[in-house]
Amino acid sequence: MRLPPAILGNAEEVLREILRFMAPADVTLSRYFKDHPRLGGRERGAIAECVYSILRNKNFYTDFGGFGTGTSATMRRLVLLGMAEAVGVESLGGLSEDETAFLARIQEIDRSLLPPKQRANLPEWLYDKFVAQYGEEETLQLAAVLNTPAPLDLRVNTLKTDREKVVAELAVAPIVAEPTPYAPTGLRVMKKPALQNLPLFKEGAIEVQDEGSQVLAQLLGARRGEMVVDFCAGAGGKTLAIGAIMRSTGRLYAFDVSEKRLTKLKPRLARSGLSNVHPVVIAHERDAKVKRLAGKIDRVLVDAPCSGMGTLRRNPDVKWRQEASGVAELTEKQASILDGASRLVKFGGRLVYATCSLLDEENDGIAAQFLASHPDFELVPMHKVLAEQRIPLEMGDYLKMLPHKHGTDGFFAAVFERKAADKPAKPAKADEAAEAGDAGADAAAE
Ligand SMILES: C[S@@+](CC[C@H](N)C(=O)[O-])C[C@H]1O[C@@H](n2cnc3c(N)ncnc32)[C@H](O)[C@@H]1O
Repeated sequence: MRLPPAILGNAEEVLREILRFMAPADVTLSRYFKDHPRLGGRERGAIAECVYSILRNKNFYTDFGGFGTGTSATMRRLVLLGMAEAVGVESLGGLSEDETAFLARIQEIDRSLLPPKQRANLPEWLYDKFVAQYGEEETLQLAAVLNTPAPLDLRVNTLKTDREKVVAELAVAPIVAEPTPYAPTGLRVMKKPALQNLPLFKEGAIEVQDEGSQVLAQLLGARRGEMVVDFCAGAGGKTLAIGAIMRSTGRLYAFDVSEKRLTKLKPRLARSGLSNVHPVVIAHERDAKVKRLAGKIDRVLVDAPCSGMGTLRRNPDVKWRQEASGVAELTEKQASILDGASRLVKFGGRLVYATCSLLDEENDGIAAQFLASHPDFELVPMHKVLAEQRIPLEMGDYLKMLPHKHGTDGFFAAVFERKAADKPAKPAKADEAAEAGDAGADAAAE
């Protein structure tokens, strides 16, 4: 069935706003749909896919669409190209003869014959960084995958159920889900069904989480009864996974500077059935709430704010919103957060530094700098950690999950251990530390 021609106008309207790059594309889209309640589910899906397709292919479309910028004819043509890619030309109604001919002309272009830079559909600064790091051939493989939509990955909450039961229950919906190769409680769904109304989702048996993110949570190796900090918890994707690994025992602090993000964790927490998670808003990485726990924590995860270049399959606008100078600023922040968080780790404890970036300067660079300036920490080679966690991935010193190799978003992780002191500090039991130091932190979280 053809889509109503009017949705091309809707797509133009929202695209105009998104291309100002003042806010994340998904936020602008949600607000637009809220303001236009008459748009049905199919129309919304088509508009969103159209916008994402334009963001993925912007260089190609603007180089070959034969237009300048800013005019309404330009927006119309961009939307035609995006819609044709997203839903197919045959689903579009109300096109003029010229427009149909324009689409046919663009579709005839064999993109594999284009120069590499044009084929990659990346901003020049990012293309150059990728080529310097991965070489041209691998950059093109990486870019091709980054410019396609991601599958939907789920994490099964083992406090409530197991993977086999979820597969069977999803099949009734009917939703086909397959076990992910690396994350032991992950499932991959190739289509994008609405999950929010499924009992499995409402009851907290499943959460949406990329397989790579699930692997990161596992690298922390958290155990029952331990004191653990998720230093940059955000809306708690990894917090929830770590809490389940700890079987809802011990104490798991979810720190973040963003109250708004931590607020989003709360309904997820309620669904999950976890009772060991304590969200705490901190002002910065040297906050007194952090200092009070210095040297008392068994395991600390730093899922640092980063350029997000590993998530371009889901957030294609990020590549146009980020700049090389922004990445340089981020590296300073990353080093400072890692240093602040490292003070929490007790002797013999574990520190994991992670990003969803594909850029060495945010990854290996930060890890090397940390090791050089923190002689009380040593690197635990990633192959050792993966063997310990029984994750069938081959890595060297660091974890580098790559979309074109592993089918996940791009992720990096380095694992450090604080060397044991000659005189180890008295181990802090979860409850003792809670009473002694962090009552204020809990109060701030409420
Ligand atoms: C990559 S996101 C975290 C995603 C989250 N761990 C998850 O799995 O869903 C990085 C987070 O770091 C937070 N952040 C930024 N600066 C921080 C700081 N100085 N201390 C703690 N968190 C910080 C941001 O608010 C953001 O939520």
